[in-house]
Amino acid sequence: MRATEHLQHSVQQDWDAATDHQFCKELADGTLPLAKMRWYLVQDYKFVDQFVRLLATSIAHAPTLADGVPSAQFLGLVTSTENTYFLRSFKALEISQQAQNADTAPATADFQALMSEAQTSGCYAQMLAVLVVAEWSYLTWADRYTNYAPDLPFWYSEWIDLHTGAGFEGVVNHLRGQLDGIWDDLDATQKSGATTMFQRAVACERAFFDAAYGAS
Ligand SMILES: Cc1ncc(CN)c(N)n1
Repeated sequence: MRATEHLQHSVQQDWDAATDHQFCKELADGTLPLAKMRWYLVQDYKFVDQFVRLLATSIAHAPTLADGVPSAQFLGLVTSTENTYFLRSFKALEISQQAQNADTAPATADFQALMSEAQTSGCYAQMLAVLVVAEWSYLTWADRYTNYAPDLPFWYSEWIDLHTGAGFEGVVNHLRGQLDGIWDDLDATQKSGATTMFQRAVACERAFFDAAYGAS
């Protein structure tokens, strides 16, 4: 069994809760209340800020240029197409600058702290563990909803598009392949550190959707 599959099975309950969340169901069928989506967009943009730093640091730790290039290309996508998705959604949903500057919610702060810990660990495996969870869990939920209605507003439909398709599957396969590929050469302490990061990241994903769905 692949190391990443084994890691996922070790937190199956949290994984299932995070990847089959009511928030995503309602996002995909267009019934998600806008207040919840506004909360999500504002808080997720704060997530993305720290995510970009983590991804960039992981590229600096990739063993070879070939190992880093797919993540570098993904970094380009997050800081262009995904970034403008947020900006267009803020505008379309009339989320003022003041609303965008809302306090960081506890679920967001916890996730930011985890990403910062992975980023500054100096350990490529720990960085990958968090990145794998962030992207693989999103591919898993978004893949359920690719047949959304044609009139679904773009702030819902494009969020699904950004996390599905061959390009995004390639990102997830690359990140998983990086972690699977180095796993056997990690010592017990490194494996334990990466395992803890993976498990905490899945708990953060679940808590983030819970917080977004609880927003009003
Ligand atoms: C909380 C969270 N996790 C993952 C993703 C996918 N990049 C995201 N945008 N936000």
